[in-house]
Amino acid sequence: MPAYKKVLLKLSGEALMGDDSYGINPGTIDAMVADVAEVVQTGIQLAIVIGGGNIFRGVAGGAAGMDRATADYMGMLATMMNALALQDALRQKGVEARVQSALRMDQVVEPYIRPKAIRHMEEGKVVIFAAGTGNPFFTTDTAAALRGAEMGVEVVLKATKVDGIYTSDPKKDPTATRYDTITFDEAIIKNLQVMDATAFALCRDRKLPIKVFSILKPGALKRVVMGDSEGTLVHV
Ligand SMILES: Nc1ncnc2c1ncn2[C@@H]1O[C@H](COP(=O)(O)OP(=O)(O)OP(=O)(O)O)[C@@H](O)[C@H]1O
Ligand SMILES: O=c1ccn([C@@H]2O[C@H](COP(=O)(O)O)[C@@H](O)[C@H]2O)c(=O)[nH]1
Repeated sequence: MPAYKKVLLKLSGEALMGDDSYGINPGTIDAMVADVAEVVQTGIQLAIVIGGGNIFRGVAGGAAGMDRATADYMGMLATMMNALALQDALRQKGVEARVQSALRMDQVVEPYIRPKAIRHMEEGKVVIFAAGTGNPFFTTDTAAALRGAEMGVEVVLKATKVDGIYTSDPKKDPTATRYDTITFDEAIIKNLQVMDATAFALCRDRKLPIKVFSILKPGALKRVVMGDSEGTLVHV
């Protein structure tokens, strides 16, 4: 029996690259989608917010001299490409999926309509939220917190490239140690960069827990959904 009935999965865009330096690695997206299909089969309601870091991040465009808001809209469009790839890969595995976008792209996908998204989830379809919040200066982590709160999920599952939250970035600091659990206040005060403070603050206010775990670790998503020990839990 799954530990949850309804969850929001934030899938790292950057993880979609696999070992490549850019874009979507076919083997990687296939493995991720197999994990998602496995948990959908448990009967859980699942929605996904997909990141865009494998294609474009606004902050990088800003640093290169672009207008930051324009660069952020490019970042949001990057999440749309990932969303379409994800929908296609899910359908090939026999999982019904619908993309809803926070930016209008009516010829391609549905616009974000909250009651419709809730209905899709009740019908067992995976809803993929594209284009983040639809606003520049935000991230897809914040979109995950926002859509998670709107959908009334029990937990936000942040699937990323590291297996939890560490005392500092484990990719840069080999002495960093992993938390099993941490409070929102501690994560914000310690400025732990695994998620942005806006996402932490929104989840804290809504009392919506976050589980951070590695999407690159085989079976980790299923273990999280089944309530087994995996990753780091962020709680009030
Ligand atoms: N204290 C920390 N604990 C764990 N990871 C950390 C920490 N500080 C920084 N990180 C880094 O944060 C990264 C995850 O956040 P990031 O938003 O960059 O990626 P993502 O959400 O996985 O990708 P995307 O933005 O493309 O969806 C990890 O890969 C890790 O290197
Ligand atoms: O609400 C949002 C969400 C995202 N963006 C822009 O998209 C890129 C990619 O998203 P990641 O969360 O980094 O994967 C992000 O860097 C922003 O530039 C946004 O503007 N608003």
